[in-house]
Amino acid sequence: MTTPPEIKICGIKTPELLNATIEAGADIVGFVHFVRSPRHLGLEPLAQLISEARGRVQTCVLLVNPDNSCVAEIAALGPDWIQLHGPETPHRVEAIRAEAGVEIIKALPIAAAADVANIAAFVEVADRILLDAKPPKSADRPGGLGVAFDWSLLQGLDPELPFMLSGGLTPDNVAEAIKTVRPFGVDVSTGVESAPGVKDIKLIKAFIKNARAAS
Ligand SMILES: O=C(O)c1ccccc1N[C@@H]1O[C@H](COP(=O)(O)O)[C@@H](O)[C@H]1O
Repeated sequence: MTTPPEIKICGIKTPELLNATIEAGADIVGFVHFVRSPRHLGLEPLAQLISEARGRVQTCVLLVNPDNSCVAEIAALGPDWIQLHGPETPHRVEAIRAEAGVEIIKALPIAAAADVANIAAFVEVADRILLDAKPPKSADRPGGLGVAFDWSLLQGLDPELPFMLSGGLTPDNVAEAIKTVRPFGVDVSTGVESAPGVKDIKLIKAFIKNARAAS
């Protein structure tokens, strides 16, 4: 038996679903602030959900290449984490961490061995690394697409690196992913939805149960 992976459920949009996801045992709940996403939330609902979650579960706001004013607006809401899911450079990640005073999850797209080599540049500037599938060129957003990548690319990864795995995880494949890749955490969005942006609490419960059983 190994330490169970941290479980992040991303793209929560309503207080009802937030409460049910906390009850189901999620460690981190994610809220998306990116207008091209079907999970996008504006500042007002974000503030309400973060405040309702405070002290009950860790919260994370997902941003894509945010400017300084966006970082300041989000930091003022007091999330535990900001997830950067765009083409932010190591220098920019470091600046956002200093500006926001919030812990940073940096998402990195993986499609080839060179992408795995690129991880090292972010280890010192982010508090957590999240590995996701590289989106196809035609995609209108850099994640939340339900696409998995070839996990065998991670075989050469530093075993001490506490990374999170995402990209195409579902209740059906999360146990296999955990046994194969041994991530510090797992993150899911599309795989616990009945339609884009519509979470299904039964799928969330199944995902958490299967992830816990795999450790
Ligand atoms: O969820 C979104 O809409 C989204 C938008 C822009 C960037 C990232 C997004 N989601 C993140 O993408 C990964 C993989 O998600 P999936 O499970 O494959 O749908 C995950 O980290 C989400 O937080």
